[in-house]
Amino acid sequence: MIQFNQVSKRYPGGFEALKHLTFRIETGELVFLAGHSGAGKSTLLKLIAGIERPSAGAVVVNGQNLASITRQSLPFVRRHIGLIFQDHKILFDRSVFDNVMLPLDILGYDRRDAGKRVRAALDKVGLLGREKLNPISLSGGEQQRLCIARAVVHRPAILLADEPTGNLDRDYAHDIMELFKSFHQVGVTILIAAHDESLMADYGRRILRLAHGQFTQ
Ligand SMILES: Nc1ncnc2c1ncn2[C@@H]1O[C@H](COP(=O)(O)OP(=O)(O)OP(=O)(O)O)[C@@H](O)[C@H]1O
Repeated sequence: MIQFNQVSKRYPGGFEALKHLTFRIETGELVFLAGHSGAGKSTLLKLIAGIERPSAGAVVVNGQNLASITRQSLPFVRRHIGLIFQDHKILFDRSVFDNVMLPLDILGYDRRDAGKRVRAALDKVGLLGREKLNPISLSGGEQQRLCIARAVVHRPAILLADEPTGNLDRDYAHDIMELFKSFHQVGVTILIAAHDESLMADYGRRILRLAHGQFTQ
């Protein structure tokens, strides 16, 4: 469960990116987050992931108020979260396989068990045959699949995706959405941020709409 109670975020320099947001996402829900460029979508996702802290209000993720937990406890919260960033953050100095292995290395998984998980995640996104390649040789859509594999390899309970279909054509975007649906079907809580609402309309899910840091209808 994700709950925001009167959450505001003011960045150093004074800009208020989010203003008094209150909402709740139930465990296992798939929800969209819409809004213009600069509306505050990425900021909201970063608050859930504990990458940014709220300036006011409570951000509660799986029963823990992130505003009050210690820096040392944050890794335990992040263990349950998978993140797909807008700018991919792919490492081009290593293979597709090693990119997906990275979160498991950080979390201290046993290497053999981790290898099985990496292959399972790559299989899920249709990239198993490409595990030895450098990601530079993947298409944009395949790179996005790589990011999804890396985000789900540790089987998080919550998946946060920032513009996951941003640069993809419509057919490919639908394929990516089908992947998210398959994670949703096995109980993962999913929040997908995008500025383009046309794709969201096809999925009949709840849409949270942000404009200038506040919810609109
Ligand atoms: N680290 C930061 N320091 C100062 N201002 C920031 C910072 N990060 C974001 N902002 C500002 O906060 C506002 C919201 O940014 P955010 O990235 O959350 O919006 P967004 O809806 O995700 O937009 P986009 O779709 O373009 O990524 C913007 O005006 C942005 O310039």
